Amino acid sequence: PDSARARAEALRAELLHHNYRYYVLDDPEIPDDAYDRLLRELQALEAEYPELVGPDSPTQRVGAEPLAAFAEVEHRLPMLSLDNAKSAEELAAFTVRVGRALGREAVDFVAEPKLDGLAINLTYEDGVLSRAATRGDGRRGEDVTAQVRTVRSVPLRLRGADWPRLLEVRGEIVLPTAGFARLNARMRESGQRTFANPRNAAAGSLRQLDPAVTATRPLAFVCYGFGAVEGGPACATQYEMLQALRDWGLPLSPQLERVRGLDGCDAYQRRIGALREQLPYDIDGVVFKVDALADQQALGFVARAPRWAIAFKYPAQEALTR
Ligand SMILES: Cc1ccc2cc(C(N)=O)cc(O)c2n1
Repeated sequence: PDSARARAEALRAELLHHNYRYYVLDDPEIPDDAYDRLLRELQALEAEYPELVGPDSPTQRVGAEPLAAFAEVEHRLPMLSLDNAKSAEELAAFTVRVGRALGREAVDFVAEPKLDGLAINLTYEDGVLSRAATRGDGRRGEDVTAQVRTVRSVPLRLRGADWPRLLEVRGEIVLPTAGFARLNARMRESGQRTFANPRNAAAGSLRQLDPAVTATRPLAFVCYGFGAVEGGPACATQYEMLQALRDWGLPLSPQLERVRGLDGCDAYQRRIGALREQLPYDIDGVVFKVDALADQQALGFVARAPRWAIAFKYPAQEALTR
């Protein structure tokens, strides 16, 4: 029945938009009960016409039966690790090394907080989320697609229209501090072991074989980069690519910035260091990446850590403050 198909398609598009407004922009346009009414209408339609159910349907966030184990999958492009700088001197050495290798004075960097969660790799094919995997050893990780589909800030389908036909998105799944406290309270009440920190809680929530359990955890997703890209607009810089990911509906760090040279990096790490306690989730540093993609290519990698990126680490937070 074409009218049912058309109505289901319209409902899916509308629910996707409101999910984006609420979970990615944190700026809903309609009240929760209006959203729920739309979702229930789609659920009824899909119950009557099961052939209308698609992978991008918001009714399919909590998947079918849990599997007995996690499948292992290979990333199309390896997920990179980061070299660390543990002092202002080491950060200076990184920016000097990069400037010298590129034969330039002031190099532009993309800067962002380093979230302390679980790195994942999302694959979007023709704009639809087809797979999610943990980082694993960088080449192969665990297939956690069913679990990641329950994370509302992960879009099931990309917005806009000029996205690549194949896109790997890398980002961090985190458990925000407020949600972490509520989860541990719930665990205590039900006599279960509490989590030592939000990072363990995020990992434990994702590596749950039953997605219905993952769905009860207040996980968030912030993307920081990309892997394999086939098609889509040509970008010359990391910053442009990240803006394209934002346009396609992926959540980015609100503190993402472009900074210039050592002074820019140093001022940024001081500013975020002062903000650290106010951020809604744990961070263990800030990341600086050379902005121009041609410069990244020229600099290359050592082992699997790029020469064009550095993580500046803060001292571990006082465990007692938690
Ligand atoms: C290349 C790379 C590897 C790991 C990363 C990890 C984070 C992070 N944990 O926020 C941010 C990044 O920009 C990263 N970038």
